[in-house]
Amino acid sequence: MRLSELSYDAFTPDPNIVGISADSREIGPGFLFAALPGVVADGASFIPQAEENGAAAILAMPGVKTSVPTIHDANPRRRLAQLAARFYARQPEIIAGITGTNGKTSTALFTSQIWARLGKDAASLGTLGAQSKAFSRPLLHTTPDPVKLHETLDAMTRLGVTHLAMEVSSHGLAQARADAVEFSVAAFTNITQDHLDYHENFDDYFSAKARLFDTLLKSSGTVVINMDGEGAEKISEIARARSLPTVKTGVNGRDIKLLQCTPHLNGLVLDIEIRGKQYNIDIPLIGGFQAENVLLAAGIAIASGARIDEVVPALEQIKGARGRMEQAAEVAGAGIFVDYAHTPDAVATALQAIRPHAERRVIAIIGAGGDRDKSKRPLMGSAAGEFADVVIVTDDNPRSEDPSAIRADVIKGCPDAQEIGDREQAIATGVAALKEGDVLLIMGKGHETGQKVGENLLPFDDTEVAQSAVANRLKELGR
Ligand SMILES: CC(=O)N[C@H]1[C@@H](OP(=O)(O)OP(=O)(O)OC[C@H]2O[C@@H](n3ccc(=O)[nH]c3=O)[C@H](O)[C@@H]2O)O[C@H](CO)[C@@H](O)[C@@H]1O[C@H](C)C(=O)N[C@@H](C)C(=O)N[C@H](CCC(=O)O)C(=O)O
Ligand SMILES: Nc1ncnc2c1ncn2[C@@H]1O[C@H](COP(=O)(O)OP(=O)(O)OP(=O)(O)O)[C@@H](O)[C@H]1O
Ligand SMILES: N[C@H](CCC[C@H](N)C(=O)O)C(=O)O
Ligand SMILES: [Mg+2]
Repeated sequence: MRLSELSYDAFTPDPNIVGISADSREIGPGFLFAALPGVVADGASFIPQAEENGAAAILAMPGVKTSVPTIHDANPRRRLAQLAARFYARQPEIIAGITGTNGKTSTALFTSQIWARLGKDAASLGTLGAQSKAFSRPLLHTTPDPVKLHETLDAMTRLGVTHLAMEVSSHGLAQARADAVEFSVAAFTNITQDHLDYHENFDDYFSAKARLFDTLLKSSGTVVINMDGEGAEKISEIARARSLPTVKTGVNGRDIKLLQCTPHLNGLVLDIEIRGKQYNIDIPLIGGFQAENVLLAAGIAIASGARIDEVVPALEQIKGARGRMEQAAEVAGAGIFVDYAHTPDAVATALQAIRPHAERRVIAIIGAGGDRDKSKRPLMGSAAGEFADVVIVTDDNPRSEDPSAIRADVIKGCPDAQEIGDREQAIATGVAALKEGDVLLIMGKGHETGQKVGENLLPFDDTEVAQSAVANRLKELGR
C-alpha cells in the first residue's frame, strides 16, 4: 500500500509500504517505522538504525529529522493505531471491549462462549491470547501493540470471526494501543487499586479506563456496566453525558438484576431478573464473584443483539478460565485451588469466595510481582491476613527486584505469615499442612507457566506443582 493511501496525506516520493513496526529491530526494506517516545527510551533515537534496515517511511513527533518520507504527528501513538488499522483492513463486525481491574479475562471468555452457543463465530482476545474455534495465538500483552492487534483482528476476521470480546488494559488505553478498534460495546467490571507504578495516581488510572467509554466506543455503541463494581456510577455518568444506551447488571443492576447467589460445592445458583422476568440458573463456576462476570457477559451478548431467551440457557454451560478458582487437586479431604488474584481486592474477593468451600481452615499462598505497583503489596498481605486462617508468603515473578524485599513488603500487611521464598517449597508446605475440611488457595499465577526471575523465565505451573506435591504426600503415606 502506498504511503499516501495509508496516511491520507500526499507524499513525493510515495513509497510502497510493506510492513509497520514501532521497533527498529523489526524493520526491513519497505517498512514504516513508528518512532514513539517511551518510558525507557525515545524511539526517535532509533531512526538511524531503522533507516539503515531499509525503512521506507517514518512516523514521528513534529520536528524530528529523518532522511525518508515522514508523517509528523503530535500524537504518534494514536496515529500508529490508525495506520495499523488501515494497513490490516478487517475487523470483526462486533467488537466488545472489556475493561476494569479484575474480571476482564473471565468476562471476555464467558462472552465468547455465550456467542458460540448462539451459533456465532466468536473469539476472545486478552491475557490468555487470541482464541476462537479456528484460531489460536498467544499474545505478549493483554492488549497488544496496535500492529500486532490489527494483524490479529485481520487474521481472525479472514477466518470468519464475526464477534470478538476483547480485554482492554489500562496500559493499552493509556498507550492508545486500541485507538482504532471499532468498539460497538464497551463493558466495565470494576476499578480498585493496581498499576500505580505506571499511572501517576488513582484518578489517572480511572481516566485511562474511562477512555474506552468516553473516547473509543462508537457513538452508536452500548455501555454495559457491572453495577456492583467500584466505579460503576462514574462510568454511568460518562454514558449519560454521551447519551449512550446502557445495560446495567448485578445486585444493583437494572436490566439484568441478581436477586440471589447461592454457592454450592460445584458452582453457583443464581436467581436473576431480566426485564421483569425471573430465571433460576445453575452455573458450574466456583466463586460468588463469578456471578458479576457471568451477568456482565450476558449483558454484552444482549447489547450486541442476542435474544434473552437464548442467552439465559447458554449461561449454564459456561466454563471457567484456566487458573481462575480452578480446582487443581484434592488430598486428605481438602481441596486445592489455583487462582489469579494479584490485586488487594482480588485477594480479598477470592479468599471470601472460597470460604464456603472450607469446613475448616482456609490456607492462602500469596506473593506479589516485581517491577509492578509496590504500594499494593502490603494491601494484598493484609487482605490475605484478614480473610485466610493461615498465610504463606512466597515469590511471584520477582523480575528485576530482590525477592526478599518484595516478600517483606507483603508481610508488612500480614506479620503472622510464614515466609517461604521458593514457590515450590511454599506449595509443598501448604499441601503438607492440609487436614480434612481445609482448603488451600494458591494465588497470583493462575494460568501462568513460568516464574520470571531477572531476565529468565523459569518453567513453573502452580497446578502441576500442587499436583506433584499431592503425589509426594500420598507416596509418603504409602498410598
Ligand atoms: C509500561 C509499558 O506498558 N511499556 C510498554 C511500552 O514500552 P515503552 O513505550 O515505554 O517503550 P520503550 O522501551 O521506552 O521504547 C520506546 C520505543 O522505542 C522502541 N525501540 C526500543 C529499542 C530498540 O532497540 N529499538 C526501538 O525501536 C520501542 O519499540 C518503543 O516503541 O511499549 C513496549 C512495546 O510495545 C511494550 O513492550 C512495553 O511493555 C512492557 C514490557 C510491559 O511490561 N507492559 C505491561 C506492564 C503491560 O502492558 N501490561 C498490560 C496489562 C496490565 C494488566 O491489566 O494487568 C497489558 O496490556 O499487557
Ligand atoms: N468481578 C470480580 N471482582 C473481584 N475480583 C475478581 C472478579 N473477577 C475476577 N476476580 C479476581 O481477579 C482474578 C483475575 O481475574 P481475570 O483474569 O478475569 O481478571 P483480569 O482483569 O483479566 O486480570 P489482568 O489485569 O491480569 O488481565 C481472579 O482470579 C479473581 O481472583
Ligand atoms: N497483568 C498483570 C499480571 C500479574 C500477575 C502476577 N503473577 C505478577 O507477576 O504480578 C501484570 O502484568 O501486572
Ligand atoms: Mg486479563
